[in-house]
Amino acid sequence: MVEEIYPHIYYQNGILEIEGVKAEKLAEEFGTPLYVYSRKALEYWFSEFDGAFKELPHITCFAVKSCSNVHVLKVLKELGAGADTVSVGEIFRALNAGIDPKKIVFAGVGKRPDEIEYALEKGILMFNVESESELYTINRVAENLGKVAPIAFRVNPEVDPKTHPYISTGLKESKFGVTLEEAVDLYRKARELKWLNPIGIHFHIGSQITEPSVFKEAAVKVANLVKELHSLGIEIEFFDAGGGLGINYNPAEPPIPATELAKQIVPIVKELGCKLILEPGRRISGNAGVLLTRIIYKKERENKLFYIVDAGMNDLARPSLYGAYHHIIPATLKVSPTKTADVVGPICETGDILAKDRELPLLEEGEIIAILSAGAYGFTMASNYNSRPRPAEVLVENGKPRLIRQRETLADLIAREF
Ligand SMILES: Cc1ncc(COP(=O)(O)O)c(C=O)c1O
Ligand SMILES: N[C@@H](CCCC[NH3+])C(=O)O
Repeated sequence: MVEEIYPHIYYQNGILEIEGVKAEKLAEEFGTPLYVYSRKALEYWFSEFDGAFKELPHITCFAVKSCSNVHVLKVLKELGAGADTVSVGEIFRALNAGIDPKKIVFAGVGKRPDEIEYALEKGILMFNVESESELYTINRVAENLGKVAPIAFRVNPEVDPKTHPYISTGLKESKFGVTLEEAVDLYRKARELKWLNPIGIHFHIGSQITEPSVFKEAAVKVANLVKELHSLGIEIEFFDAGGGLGINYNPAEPPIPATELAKQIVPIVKELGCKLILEPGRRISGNAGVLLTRIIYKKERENKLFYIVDAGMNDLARPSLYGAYHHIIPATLKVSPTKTADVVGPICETGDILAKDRELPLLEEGEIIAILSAGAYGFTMASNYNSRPRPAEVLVENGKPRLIRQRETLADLIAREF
């Protein structure tokens, strides 16, 4: 009997499998903590998203920050993805995966001149410019290279994305982008600069958005600006609508279909006659990955049960950083009473909590559990805090697991301390 948790992640007769491979077997073979991704799940989520926009010329630029392993990027590249990047490191990864530079966009509030130079030399599609100072820096670097830089401004449409404050980016008080009021003047200035070519417009209002109407609210404001720019003879070819579509962190709740997002944006962009760029991260990789961890100890106190596992906040930062919910399930399903427990890591921080006051089946020391929805902002936010080597990453392809990043070793920890 198969019980689906997320596409390609399911129980088969009570045993958790990821695309045909048992979670227990993966933990045994590669050790824990272990990040595991399913190729078919990546394909599923990419197609679900990309397919929703098929009526418009568009590029789905995967947000590399959400899951940057080069083998994951290669899978997405094969499906036609471009890349949304925020550093020279991410551009390097995307190029390494074979992604066409003409499908790479480069955002970020603090692009250094050397990063701008690298991106220009590689011939990326466009720079999403976040300030006037940056505009002049790009112009200067472009002049030195003798190569015109294609740019878009990241505008801040001041729409509340109704998500966690730490991942809201489109409000006036946030550091990102330029205001709608500043934008026209900035586009005029960009047009006058010899080494810049303003070809696009960009916005991104936040992440893990579950209210699709906010995308429309933002898109309408930005489209009005595009119309004004067109009337001034500034031709905007690319309308970059950012990322942000949320996922269902609780598998019992259905995800918002990507078509709901498309409904909000497509008619607006169609009317403008622009090409659409999208920058989904979490939506593609989030539910295509899990973090497997082993229960090291059980600790029971009066009215309190702790499962101490071998993954900590250094391996998965989201719960302690944002108080984020990640569903947790055992690798082997059993009929047992449930009990409220905290799942905690081994880090010397009170906040090293993966799940708080969670109703879980009674689990035993040595058991493997899966922390779900860990494919986005999981490994990419992992650190070596407490001198813990970072986990390995495995990609399962049609029943075959492939190690795509070796577990770090103790030697790796001090390798650069010479
Ligand atoms: C500019 C930009 N684009 C795309 C993304 C990807 O967002 P998400 O993973 O929510 O789709 C982010 C992160 O929030 C971002 O800052
Ligand atoms: N790191 C955040 C998302 C940040 C998006 C970056 N703009 C998360 O884990 O939810």
